[in-house]
Amino acid sequence: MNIEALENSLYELIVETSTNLPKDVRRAIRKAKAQENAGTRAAISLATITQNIQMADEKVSPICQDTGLPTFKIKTPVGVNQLEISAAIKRAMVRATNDGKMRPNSVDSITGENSGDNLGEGLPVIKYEQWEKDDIDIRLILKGGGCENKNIQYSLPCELDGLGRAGRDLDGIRKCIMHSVYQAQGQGCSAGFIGVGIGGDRSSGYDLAKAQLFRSSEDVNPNEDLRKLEEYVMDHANELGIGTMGFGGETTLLGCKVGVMHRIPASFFVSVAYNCWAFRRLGITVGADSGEIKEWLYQEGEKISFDEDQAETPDEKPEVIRLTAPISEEQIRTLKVGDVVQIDGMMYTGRDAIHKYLSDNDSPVDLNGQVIYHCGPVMLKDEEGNWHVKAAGPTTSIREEPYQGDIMKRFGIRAVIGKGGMGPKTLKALEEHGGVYLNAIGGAAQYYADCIQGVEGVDLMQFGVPEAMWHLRVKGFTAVVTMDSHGNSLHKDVDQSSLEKLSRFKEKVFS
Ligand SMILES: O=C(O)C[C@H](O)C(=O)O
Ligand code: SF4
Repeated sequence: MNIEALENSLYELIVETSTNLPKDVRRAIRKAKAQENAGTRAAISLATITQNIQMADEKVSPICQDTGLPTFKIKTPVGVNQLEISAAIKRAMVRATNDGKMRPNSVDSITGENSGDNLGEGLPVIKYEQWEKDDIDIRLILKGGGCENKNIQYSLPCELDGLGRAGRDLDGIRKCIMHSVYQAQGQGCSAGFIGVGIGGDRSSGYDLAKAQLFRSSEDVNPNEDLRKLEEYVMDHANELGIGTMGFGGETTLLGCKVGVMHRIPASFFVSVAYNCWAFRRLGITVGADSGEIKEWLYQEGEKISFDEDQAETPDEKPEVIRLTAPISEEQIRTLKVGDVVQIDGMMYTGRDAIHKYLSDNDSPVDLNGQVIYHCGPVMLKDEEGNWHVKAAGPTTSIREEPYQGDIMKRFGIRAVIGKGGMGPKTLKALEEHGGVYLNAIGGAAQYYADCIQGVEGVDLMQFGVPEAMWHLRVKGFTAVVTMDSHGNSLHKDVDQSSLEKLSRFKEKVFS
């Protein structure tokens, strides 16, 4: 086999997967966008998403800064050396990381040290099968952390919020799937795609669920029961009203694929793999001798370019409130849920490691009146040693719930930007201290990178690139107030209303 050609093919697969959303996914997003009424929060968010998809494609830059846990599924003809393929994957991965197409995303689970090149114990995940064909089939999924955290596994029978008893039958499975969409809310960057695995044990069930994400989102399930189930979920999940980013809206789910396997008598698992709208999975067939790409997979049919969408957005833009840090308490208290703000000036990134650090240590910079951005960017250093932002969307904020309120009070922080919202502890602190939570559009990493005019410094680099505190100068960084200093939270409201809607699906549908 021509290993050099194979490495180049793999490099192309990685870069394309990270930067160019597959055609079936684009079509699903286009359809969702057409269903929202112009001017609503959902429509504006979807316009940002489609603009971001277009920007990533044009700049060949990551669609989302979280380039995920890379998982390769490979089928080889009998006799092909799989060790050579794995070694080529690793070399291609290091190259893609050095080129800023992948964020260094592999972290030692015990020490927290980032390997810097996306390699590490067990990573990337590479799974092989043999087949009778002559070519090699290589598929890659880059599944980010926020949506991975919203995966859920049910052990039947069980009791579900809003739906009551889910029994060991098709109707119980239906209830689990509906519940899985509800429990994800906007935190996995809805609207999402779900893969469902029925049966197996805890690990093979999840594997089966994830395998469904490798199906085309437009295929039809050959199993009649599962086809009906998929259609039912697609027809009804959107009635939950969770909408894009959990802001409320018409589209909550973009795809549902269900697979089944046998189980043992005592176990009955329903496993659900949730994937964000930034559904990055592609595939290639490669000549077993040439190592060259023969065909791209998931690329049938029309490729939707979101070019024209960029032109549409200006009219839809609502009135915005401009903010420049340092922000006063008085200014913050005038903001209310639903306001759209645009930030100019400085913001500081801080995610898991920084929040833990700040809860026990002093801040390296004065954060009084400042804005914290829950973000782990993709950064590249040029030859002069200057840093450039390659991708910089928000991360899921709820992980900082134990720390956020205390840190805001202690350092005088007035605003935090993230996605998916925060809980009661933070809401209370916002009210007491005078702070706001601003929701940015998850996954819109190019759109936000474009607002960043410069990197003015960095602290705590020992935590690795995604976890360091980056000092970013921004212009026109847009976000929506979803939690204010008067005790209001859009996230709490959408959670409550979607739970009520979920309970409408309590009655038996499948017998
Ligand atoms: O790690 C990140 O940058 C984001 C993560 O994928 C998330 O959704 O929270
Ligand atoms: S930030 Fe959102 S879009 Fe990006 S990987 Fe996480 S869940 Fe997906």
